[in-house]
Amino acid sequence: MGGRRAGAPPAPAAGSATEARLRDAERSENFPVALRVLPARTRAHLRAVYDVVRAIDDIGDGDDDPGRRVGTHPDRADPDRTDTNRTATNRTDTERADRTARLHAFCADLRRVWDGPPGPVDPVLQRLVPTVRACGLAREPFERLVAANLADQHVTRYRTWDDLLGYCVLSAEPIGRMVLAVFGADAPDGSLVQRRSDRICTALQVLEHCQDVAEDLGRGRVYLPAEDMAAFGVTEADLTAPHTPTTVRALVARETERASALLDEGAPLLGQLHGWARLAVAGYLAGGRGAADALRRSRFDVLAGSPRTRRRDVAHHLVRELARSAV
Ligand SMILES: CC(C)=CCC/C(C)=C/CC/C(C)=C/COP(=O)(O)OP(=O)(O)O
Repeated sequence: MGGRRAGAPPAPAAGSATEARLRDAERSENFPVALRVLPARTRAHLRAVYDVVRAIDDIGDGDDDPGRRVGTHPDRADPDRTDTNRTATNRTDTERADRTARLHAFCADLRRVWDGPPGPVDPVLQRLVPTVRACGLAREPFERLVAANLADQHVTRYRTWDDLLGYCVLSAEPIGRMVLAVFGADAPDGSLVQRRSDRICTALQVLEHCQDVAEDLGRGRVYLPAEDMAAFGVTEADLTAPHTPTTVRALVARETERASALLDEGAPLLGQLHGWARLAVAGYLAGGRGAADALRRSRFDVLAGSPRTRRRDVAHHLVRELARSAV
């Protein structure tokens, strides 16, 4: 952990609609900016990174422009829609093409953070510039997130567990790499530090998928691998049931245990980190443990609503993980 974190990014314009939306999203996610105990400068860098990650996700989801969002699952389609299926398909195709074009445009602007001058045009990317300079952030993890969101435009199902892990390489692992860089952790390519971080990030992503089965389905996405669904006798129609069928519970339990095993594999990372980095990563790990607790406590009843992680569970795991890593 060096003193490389000079030059914190300027705070975004307070009170703007974009700022309000970002802070609102921040409260409902597991990205690490909520760690209020961190030094202000570290928090500012994490927030600068988070805002770019969120911007990429929002473009990918069409959430940056609420007027353009559609639910693509036929069982949850807007009942007031009067357009024919054909028109709806065309509209969805148009929106997908639009999101794809905007992701490419954002990626071109993103590259200016490293390649400029001229620097980026988007204010969110302008705020990333000092963080990239101060923390030596690489471009590649951000590009992987863009690639994940580009894939989201045409991939909504995963055949196997390995296919899902492949998606997490693009969508989750980069976040750990960025966080490690913000903390100045020594994490060269292929290192144990990096591999353990990847495991934790993948686990967090899978646990989020488990908690949000119903919500994701409403967005036309199924992250439970098709092969596993077949093995547990689960069909997509089962995922629309008001009460979670036993077969679905068993499948979600299975994926939760897989994710917990990934957390176990990643946990020794704490022993390789120091200071604020160790505390922050213990927090993410504890968040994952708390999410697994929530799923178990609900007896994997994920269709009634997303089982919510309890703060007290996270606090309990935080203390435990820190104590464990100290011995
Ligand atoms: C060093 C280390 C191990 C750091 C951990 C960093 C961290 C919090 C990774 C989370 C990965 C993840 C679940 C991404 C998607 O989250 P999202 O809430 O953006 O998901 P969404 O795209 O579905 O909204």
